Amino acid sequence: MVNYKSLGLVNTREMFKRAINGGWAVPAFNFNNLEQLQAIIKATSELKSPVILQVSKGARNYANQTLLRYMAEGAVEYAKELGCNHPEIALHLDHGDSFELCKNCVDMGFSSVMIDGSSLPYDENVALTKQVVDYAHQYDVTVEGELGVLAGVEDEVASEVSHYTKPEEVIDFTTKTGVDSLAISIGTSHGAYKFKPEQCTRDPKTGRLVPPPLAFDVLDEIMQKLPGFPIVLHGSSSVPQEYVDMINQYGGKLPDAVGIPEEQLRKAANSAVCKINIDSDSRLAFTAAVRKTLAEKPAEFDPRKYCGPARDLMEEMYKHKILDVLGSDNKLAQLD
Ligand SMILES: O=C(CO)COP(=O)(O)O
Ligand SMILES: O=C[C@H](O)COP(=O)(O)O
Ligand SMILES: [Zn+2]
Ligand SMILES: [Zn+2]
Repeated sequence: MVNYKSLGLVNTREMFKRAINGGWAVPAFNFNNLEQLQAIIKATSELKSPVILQVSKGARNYANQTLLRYMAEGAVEYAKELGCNHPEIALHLDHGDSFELCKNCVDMGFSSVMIDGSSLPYDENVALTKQVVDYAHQYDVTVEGELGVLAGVEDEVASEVSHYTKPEEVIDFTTKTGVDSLAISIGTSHGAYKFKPEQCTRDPKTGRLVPPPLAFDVLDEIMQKLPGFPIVLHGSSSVPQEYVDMINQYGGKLPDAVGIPEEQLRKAANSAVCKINIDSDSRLAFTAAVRKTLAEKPAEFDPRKYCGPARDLMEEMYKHKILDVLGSDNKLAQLD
């Protein structure tokens, strides 16, 4: 048993309190490899932002959860080397799907876990989430639960329909389970194709798809029921068109990829939404830079020569999110 506190990591409780009171949101960035982690830590350290490093099921399969945990421990030291003396880095299990997995992550040094029982019948979601909370809280590990189902690819299960979170369930769910934060469904979804073309209109000037707005009325109702309670938004990549264009220009094929407009994410960050999950935008930046470099330098075969530019573009993207969307810059408890 390793407690995250001995690794220099923090749980999400204090950062969420400050984020809600201050009207900003903590970035929750997924990582699967060294370059993503380097870019995340450079961006958050230089801008003095707290950060949640997320490890998904796919990341565990690809990179091994133990290795990712050690990388997160190393990230605390790397942040200090970069001049950030008091980094606030949480290591979070994204979309945990069983008690055993959550327990395993708590036991190996994660500071926060998500138990995603959103696809279960309500009572089973309550029971499973409570079981995880009861275990995790013994070690001061924070727990995120989920109510409502996101459309699109959720946990590798393709679901056609999106079920918005029912505001009438949130008081009962948070009271019975004791969760520290609640992921909700108000129209976001995972991946680079968040909306079908028939759900969108088309901008006559640019020809780009314009997605339907998020259900802010549902968010408002949830906030009225749970004043000051930390709310989480999954599926919050904005799918920057410059990256989609770059990918398409250099041999890729991502027609009509569309995400959540950043002004809507800004509005959410200003409310009780205090954790915003971004993964796909990092994948897009990485792929765009790799495609461009390899197309321009076909003789290049040193991975550092194309992963380096990919890392730089991801860092630029993370900084933009922190500065212009989430407002989490200069929000560490101790800035020196
Ligand atoms: O919600 C996410 C991770 O849990 C990531 O969402 P995106 O696919 O929009 O980046
Ligand atoms: O929840 C979705 C995340 O983007 C992680 O996806 P993944 O399991 O493919 O790593
Ligand atoms: Zn889910
Ligand atoms: Zn998610």
